[in-house]
Amino acid sequence: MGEEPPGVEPVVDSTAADIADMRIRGAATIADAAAEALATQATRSDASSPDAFRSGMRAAARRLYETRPTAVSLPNALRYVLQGMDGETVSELRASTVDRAETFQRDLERAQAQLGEIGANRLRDGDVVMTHCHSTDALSCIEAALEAGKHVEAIVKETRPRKQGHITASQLREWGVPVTLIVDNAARRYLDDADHVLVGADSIAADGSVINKIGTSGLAVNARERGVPVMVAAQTIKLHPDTMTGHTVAIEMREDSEVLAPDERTEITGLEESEDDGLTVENPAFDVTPPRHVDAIVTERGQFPPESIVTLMRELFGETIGEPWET
Ligand SMILES: O=P(O)(O)OC[C@H]1O[C@H](OP(=O)(O)O)[C@H](O)[C@@H]1O
Repeated sequence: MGEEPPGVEPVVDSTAADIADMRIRGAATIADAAAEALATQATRSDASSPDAFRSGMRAAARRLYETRPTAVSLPNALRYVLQGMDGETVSELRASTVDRAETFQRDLERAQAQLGEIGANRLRDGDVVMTHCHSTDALSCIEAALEAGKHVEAIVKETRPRKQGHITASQLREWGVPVTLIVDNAARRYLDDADHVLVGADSIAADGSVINKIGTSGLAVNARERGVPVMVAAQTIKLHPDTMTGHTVAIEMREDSEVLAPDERTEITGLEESEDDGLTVENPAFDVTPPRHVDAIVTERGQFPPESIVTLMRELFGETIGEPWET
């Protein structure tokens, strides 16, 4: 854990560290944790003036923002909470901020449940769904289908390097869904047994591109070739407003040790870790799936063809916005 900036509560720093190290992960879960951390910052702040309170909140938002760059749910959450910070006194500011964070968390949960109902309508009784990584939005669609009495089976991709497919498999087994776990490279072979590819998203760009866990784009290309529809489950908090003005989404590059353990590295190169061994490991956490490979983006506001998502983005965000703390 680093030293927190002045005015920032230690819990904000520890939440930020947990997000950066992926002890807290998944775009919606990250947003929820960030809102919670801002609420705690507001509650515990010992600021003696409204200005000091506001500046502590902004510093906290910045600390949380600087953890992982790709999932836009994080800055969208921070912006939403800070925009609700209102009042003339510290206690008014505190109450309004906590209230706003709670509203955000409630809405997030509600949106996921609504999205699940909509996504479940695409799933028929007896369908087989292929998943990639672990997405609570995607799982919400399966949960709603199960609640509607449909039988659903799943082919779950392991999802290297961190194998979040195991979390998906565990959740599905808890719900009694028959699961076939496969390595990522087996996806094309098993697409012939699948009725849907169902994934989540970390960000959706204005042109309908889907930014999600590395491997999604290859899966979508193969699914298109095999005639399997690709469904993306993404609450509107995953819509990336900056992409309306031409900005691109930063793709997070993570530690190479997630791909190759130090002893494996030594085994390959015959050299100690500290030596210049000439071996480069690249570990991008996400990739971009173009809209032409996506059949539907399912949100709590309904399902959209990817090309029309920009209409919803304009409605929700307007045309331009600044950094989360520039509210
Ligand atoms: O918001 P929910 O649907 O839970 O997850 C959305 C996406 O967040 C995850 O990223 P990471 O594991 O944090 O790198 C995955 O890419 C997943 O598809």
